[in-house]
Amino acid sequence: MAASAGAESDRQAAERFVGLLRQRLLLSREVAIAKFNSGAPVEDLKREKALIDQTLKSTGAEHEFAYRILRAQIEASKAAQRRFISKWAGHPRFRHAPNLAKDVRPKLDLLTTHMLSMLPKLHETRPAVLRRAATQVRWPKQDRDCFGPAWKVAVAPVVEN
Ligand SMILES: O=C(O)C(=O)C[C@]1(C(=O)O)C=C[C@@H](O)C=C1
Repeated sequence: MAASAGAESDRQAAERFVGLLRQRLLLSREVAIAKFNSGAPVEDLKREKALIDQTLKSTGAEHEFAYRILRAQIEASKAAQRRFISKWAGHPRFRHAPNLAKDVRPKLDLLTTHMLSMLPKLHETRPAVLRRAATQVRWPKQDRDCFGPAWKVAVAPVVEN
C-alpha cells in the first residue's frame, strides 16, 4: 500500500459507487409507498427530464456515460416501484407515507449528485472489479423479488462498460 497510501483502491471505489446505486434503488420503495397512497403514476416524465437536464449540464467529459447511468437508475426505480405496487394490490393504504417532494426526492438528488461525482474515478476502475462489487450486493429478504430484477437494470451500464 506504500505508494498509494490514502488513495482509494479500485475495489473501494467500486464498492462505494455500487453502494450509492443500491441506496438510490432502496429509496424506490419509499417512492412506491408515497405513490401507492396517493395514486400518482410511477412515471413522472417532467421530473425525469429535469434530472437528465441537470445531469447533462453538470457533467463534463463523462456526459454520455453519465446519461446512461442515470437513465438506468430511473428505469430501475420504475421497475422496482411497479413490482412493489403490484405486490401491494388489494392492501389498504399505508398509515405513514413519506412526502415525495419533501422527504424522498431530496435524498434521491443527493445520491445522484454523489454518484455522478464519482464517474471520473469510475472510468479508471476495471470492469471486473465493478462487476464483482455489483454481484455482492444484498437486499432485505422480503423485498428481494422487487429489488433483485431492478438491480440488473441499474447496473447494466456499469457491468457492461
Ligand atoms: O421522483 C419520482 O417520482 C420517482 O419515481 C423517481 C424517479 C427517479 O429515479 O429519479 C423514477 C421515476 C420517475 O419517472 C421519476 C424519477
